[in-house]
Amino acid sequence: MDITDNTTDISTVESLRYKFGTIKAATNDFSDNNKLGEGGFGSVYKGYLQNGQVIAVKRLSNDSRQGEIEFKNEVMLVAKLQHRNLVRFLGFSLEGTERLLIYEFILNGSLDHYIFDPTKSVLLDWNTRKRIIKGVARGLLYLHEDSRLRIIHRDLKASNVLLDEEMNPKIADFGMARLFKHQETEGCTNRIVGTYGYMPPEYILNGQFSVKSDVFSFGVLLLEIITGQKNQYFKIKGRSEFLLSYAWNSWRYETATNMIDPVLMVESGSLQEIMRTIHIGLLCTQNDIVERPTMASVVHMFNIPSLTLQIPSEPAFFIPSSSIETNDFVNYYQIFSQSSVNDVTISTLVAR
Ligand SMILES: Nc1ncnc2c1ncn2[C@@H]1O[C@H](COP(=O)(O)OP(=O)(O)OP(=O)(O)O)[C@@H](O)[C@H]1O
Repeated sequence: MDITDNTTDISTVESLRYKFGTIKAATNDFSDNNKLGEGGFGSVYKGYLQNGQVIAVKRLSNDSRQGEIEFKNEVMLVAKLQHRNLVRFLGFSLEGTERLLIYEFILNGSLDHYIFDPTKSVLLDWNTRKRIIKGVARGLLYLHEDSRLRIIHRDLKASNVLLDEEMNPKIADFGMARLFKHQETEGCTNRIVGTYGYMPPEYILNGQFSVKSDVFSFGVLLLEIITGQKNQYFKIKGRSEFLLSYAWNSWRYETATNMIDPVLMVESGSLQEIMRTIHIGLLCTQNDIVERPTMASVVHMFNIPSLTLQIPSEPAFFIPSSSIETNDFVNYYQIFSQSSVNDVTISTLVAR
């Protein structure tokens, strides 16, 4: 579907247009002091509008491989989506080669800055992490089923979950989302967009994506939030492990309590919730797409703690310990050690 055909949408989008000069002034000419960070498509700046509103501006780099259509997709999609667990899109600027996306400023930045940081992770106790997990699940469910459009995020990860002043989560970065009408839930692409470690095998190998790709990424995120470990090769007790293999082995051998981030200092009552969350994470990361639950089921599982959960089957990328340090392991390691790809062709990936 070519969304630019819709004239109503175009006028909606035009009403969100900001002058480049306004944003330039708001960000102090994109000064380094205002820079919040840098992603795959360019830098993000904090800005202050004249009406006092604080904004975050994504300035797409000139050499960004994101084309005009992708830029417009982001504008169109984000403008239509409103949910308390999504970052609010305020507008855009498109002048010459300059492309800017303007969002509400989210005070506490991204989740990865907390869960993977030994000092800051203590700020997220179990109740806060639980609230973040449930909020992300609701935001994703909205994208998949509740909004008028069916959106597959395709790049859900800890750095795309922002935290507001009360540590409520807001999903960011819809630039790579694809627009689907209801019923058209699956697609195939020859371009990979996303971040290794969060992408399911069917997407990496065949370019096949669906709402279940986001479910996979959500499962990885759950396990990261509980362990405080990134889904990549890491050393634990002198052994090389990947998060999914580690989680699966721990689950099978009933040692899953060992994988809980020590800073969570499990209080009585919460251990059961944490174990259930690991269980849900394993269901979401199953190799078999059909076996992975929908986000509606996941939200249901969180809302009804008495609901019996299915036994998970082996996760994708499960690496038996015999493969560790062998060629298989090296190949997986090469894939996972790339943090963000944003836009590579499958042929590039296979060639690696
Ligand atoms: N609306 C916002 N409010 C506050 N901080 C933000 C906002 N949007 C982005 N940031 C910050 O800017 C930084 C860069 O964001 P960006 O989305 O470009 O990068 P990323 O998610 O790390 O990478 P990628 O492009 O691969 O998604 C992040 O660290 C994030 O904390």
